[in-house]
Amino acid sequence: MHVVVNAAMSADGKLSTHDREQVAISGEADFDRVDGLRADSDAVMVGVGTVLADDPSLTVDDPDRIAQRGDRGDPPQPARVVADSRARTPPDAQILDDEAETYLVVGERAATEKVERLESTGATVIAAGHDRVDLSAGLDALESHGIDRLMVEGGGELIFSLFADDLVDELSVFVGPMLIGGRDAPTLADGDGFLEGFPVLDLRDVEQMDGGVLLRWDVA
Ligand SMILES: NC(=O)C1=CN([C@@H]2O[C@H](COP(=O)(O)OP(=O)(O)OC[C@H]3O[C@@H](n4cnc5c(N)ncnc54)[C@H](OP(=O)(O)O)[C@@H]3O)[C@@H](O)[C@H]2O)C=CC1
Ligand SMILES: Nc1nc(O)c(N)c(N[C@@H]2O[C@H](COP(=O)(O)O)[C@@H](O)[C@H]2O)n1
Repeated sequence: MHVVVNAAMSADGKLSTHDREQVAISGEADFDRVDGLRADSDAVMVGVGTVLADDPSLTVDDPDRIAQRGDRGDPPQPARVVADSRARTPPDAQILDDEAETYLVVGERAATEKVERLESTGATVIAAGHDRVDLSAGLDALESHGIDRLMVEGGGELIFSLFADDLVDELSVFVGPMLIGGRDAPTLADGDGFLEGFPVLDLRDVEQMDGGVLLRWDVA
């Protein structure tokens, strides 16, 4: 499986405010690029923290891109994936609507009644790991469902874990022309942080857009 992480951060490295309020860091051009990245993916993944904070849809907006997916024999929309150890995704979350297929990767200890409630929305629940989602096992299971190209949009906890488990192939970061601040505001890679074995990145491309800069890296 090929894993691409994409996110937008402020010039001071924050993904959102300290109270986890969503911020439009990208401008029109970058949001359009993100729409294209989604359209080129089999699935778009976030952590449950992002679902609870943003209630995203993670769908492709551009009708031409949706049509092109159909021409390729792909479903109109990429699937959505949530890493959600305790099945905390609200049953009325947008990510569970009928726009696209949704996979919830949960821990084996997730409460049965919560799992059944989420399955009743039509979502496919995959158990991987015990208390917390085992991302390597979860991605293997997704691959067996035909997901070969995975885009990950965040947030910082999930992105850190994917790097810690050596599961990321590419990273694109839009650095927007604003400061957000706040020592507790989410950053690109939160989690426990690395003390050694820091992931190394090879810079592939730099592009100015929306008054900021898009950085594209391959993971070495
Ligand atoms: N600017 C941008 O590009 C983006 C910004 N954001 C912002 O980020 C914030 C949310 O980020 P954050 O709070 O970090 O949440 P995440 O979306 O990273 O979700 C984190 C949660 O995912 C669950 N999870 C399950 N398995 C794992 C695992 N193996 N490793 C890590 N997490 C796992 C955990 O909850 P549990 O243990 O219960 O399963 C964890 O608390 C929001 O404010 C949002 O607006 C989000 C995406 C993009
Ligand atoms: N690329 C990008 N730029 C920003 O400025 C952002 N705030 C985000 N946030 C991510 O996009 C998701 C919302 O997507 P929907 O359009 O609602 O589907 C949000 O949940 C973050 O993952 N991304």
